[in-house]
Amino acid sequence: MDDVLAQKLAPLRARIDAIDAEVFALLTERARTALAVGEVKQHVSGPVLRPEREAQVIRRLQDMNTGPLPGTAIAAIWGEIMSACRALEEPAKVAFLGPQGTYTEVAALAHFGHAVDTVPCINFDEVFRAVEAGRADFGMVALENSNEGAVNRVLDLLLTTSAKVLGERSVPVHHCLMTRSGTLDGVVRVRAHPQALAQCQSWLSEHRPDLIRESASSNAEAARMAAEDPTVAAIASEQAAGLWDLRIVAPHIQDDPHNRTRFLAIGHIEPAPSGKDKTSLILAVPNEAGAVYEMLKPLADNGVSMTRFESRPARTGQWEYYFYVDIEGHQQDAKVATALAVLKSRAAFFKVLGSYPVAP
Ligand SMILES: O=C(O)C(=O)C[C@]1(C(=O)O)C=C[C@@H](O)C=C1
Repeated sequence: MDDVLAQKLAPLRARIDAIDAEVFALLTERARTALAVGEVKQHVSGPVLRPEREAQVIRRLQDMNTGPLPGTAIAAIWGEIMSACRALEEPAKVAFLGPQGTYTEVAALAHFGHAVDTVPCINFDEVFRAVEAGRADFGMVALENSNEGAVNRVLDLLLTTSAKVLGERSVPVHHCLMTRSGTLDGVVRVRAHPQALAQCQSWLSEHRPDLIRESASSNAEAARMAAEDPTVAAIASEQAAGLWDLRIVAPHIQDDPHNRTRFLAIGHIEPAPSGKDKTSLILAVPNEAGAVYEMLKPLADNGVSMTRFESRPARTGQWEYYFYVDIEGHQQDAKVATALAVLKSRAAFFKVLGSYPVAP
């Protein structure tokens, strides 16, 4: 490094070292305070994780923020700080669709932070079972993709689960094509989760229509298979390539560059109102003319906005549907509570999946 540069860098780095020492002292003090909160909580009933409080901590700092750090960086940094503090109070286990390297794992760690024990599961059924049976405290499941729509199996599992929705997380999905060698020489098949194959179909049809497309239980599982077999390419995340020592043949091959997946965090806790919440419901109405309109009327009557509406056949063979509805607000908010009471009295089926903070 030339001398002039070194002379300019040295005082700036000394300043960063001094700031880090202050940040470190404050973080240590924060961790001790969180431990004190944990002790208080041991004497009152209730969970250690408080999603509403964590959302409020991040929103307050984002409101104070005038740059240069972007709001997403504030959320990521304080998400990890609170994860580490939470783990001091009580370690938590989080179930997700494994193996390591899936986008569900990415979403789980983004949501709960890295100071958790992870429980990789073979499919989403297992994630729900792990939470229901208490083998995991929380679970992360994929709900919908911006291109492919709902993950139907998860919609079905939500219908019967005893677990509650306690949070949401939207993650950008960048699919990469990968092999052992970093080329497609000798490769005859491409494996991925069916959703990923669908999200990359234009690229595959244009560049390598000859590859046999085969579905895998997850993209990370496809990466594991590609690591074992040089005739197999996988579509998976960059993280999966790193984990299985694969080379990327082509990055970002998804048809839509803005491809995102929304995940739900599940568990047995019910967040209190945070000031900016969402409530997820499942409803069904009798199979009659105007029934859906009548079902939704109490929301409009009470000024409650709907942010998502999805239908799923009830599989009775009679063209009846379950409706998956997200509304703005917490079920304890007065107008939401009034609307839900009317909805409940009119619906043939009514289930509140949970109220939770809108993703920071
Ligand atoms: O405020 C609390 O209840 C805490 O336990 C502290 C804390 C934090 O680190 O700020 C940690 C865990 C909770 O989920 C919420 C916040």
